[in-house]
Amino acid sequence: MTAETSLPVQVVDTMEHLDGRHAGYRRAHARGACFTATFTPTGDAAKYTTAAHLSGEPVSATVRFSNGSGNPAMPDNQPGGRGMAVKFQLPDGTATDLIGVNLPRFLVATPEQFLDLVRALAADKDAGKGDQAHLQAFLAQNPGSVPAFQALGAMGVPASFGTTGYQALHAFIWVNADGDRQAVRYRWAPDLGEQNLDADQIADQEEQFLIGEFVERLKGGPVTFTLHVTLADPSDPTDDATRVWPADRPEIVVGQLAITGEVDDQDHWAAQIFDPTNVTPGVELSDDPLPRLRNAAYSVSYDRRSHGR
Ligand code: HEM
Repeated sequence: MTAETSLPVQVVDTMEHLDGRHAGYRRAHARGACFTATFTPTGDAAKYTTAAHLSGEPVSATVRFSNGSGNPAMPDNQPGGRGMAVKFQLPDGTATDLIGVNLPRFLVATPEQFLDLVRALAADKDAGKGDQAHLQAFLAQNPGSVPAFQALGAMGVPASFGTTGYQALHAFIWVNADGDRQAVRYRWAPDLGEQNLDADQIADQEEQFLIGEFVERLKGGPVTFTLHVTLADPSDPTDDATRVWPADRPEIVVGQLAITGEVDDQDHWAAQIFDPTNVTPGVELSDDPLPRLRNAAYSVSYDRRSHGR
């Protein structure tokens, strides 16, 4: 690796080192499936943002549920990251993305910390002793990362992709028709409620069950999620996804997503890119440095997987 190698390339190279290189797959959230959906806004966001999908007529959307690992063989019957990426189709023919995971806060605040973290995880894997000496050293140097690792350690195994909450974690800035700006954070709450499997159910479950379970469940009707948005106080940090905002911040219900069936062409949708920086007028990126790293890293991953690497 040369000194010229950019940070996003170093990040993706290290992710490959950690989870293996699986040709044609995303370097994170490798195994997933896409579904059709309709998002119906409540109208309550209209005074805060001009974004067409958040306050106008219902729009169609495509949802990709995934497992967090870059290894597509990673089992579902173990706790771990689960993702929900939503691409809203806008009335003007463009699209905008909203990407969440089942964590209440992110693991790091900065791109450099993310690289240090994946390097620590890769070094622990290389050491092969089953201990986490490098991760522990990272956490000692980066105490802001400890709460997210505690949340990761407390995770259960979700019964379904439809029984987990997903958070977009970064702050985004909503802009209304008067140009007023409001920092927000998004979360999808499953209308089925949060449900994890108990130990017996986990033991009975196949290694990979989440996609099949969801397809079966849809035969009984749509699976829905409610989109909640927290409105920040001006004193709340917008540049640090490891820090949650105080629990008493106001929340609005922005709308409901009804997931109706599998997309007709999984290969077409698997090849798409869902990108947190793909916002639309009425929504801007905040001063959080991670979405820009993600944009660059997702492009590196996309370039490799779309060339069969
Ligand atoms: C800054 C640190 C991060 C890095 C470097 C990173 C890296 C990646 C990469 C390389 C991919 C594969 C992209 C592709 O090939 O299309 C990916 C996918 C994904 N990431 Fe991240 N990620 C980061 C943070 C996050 C955060 C904070 C979230 C949640 C809010 C998240 C959720 C996801 C999801 C759900 C996918 C799958 C998207 C899809 O289904 O297409 N990531 N990530």
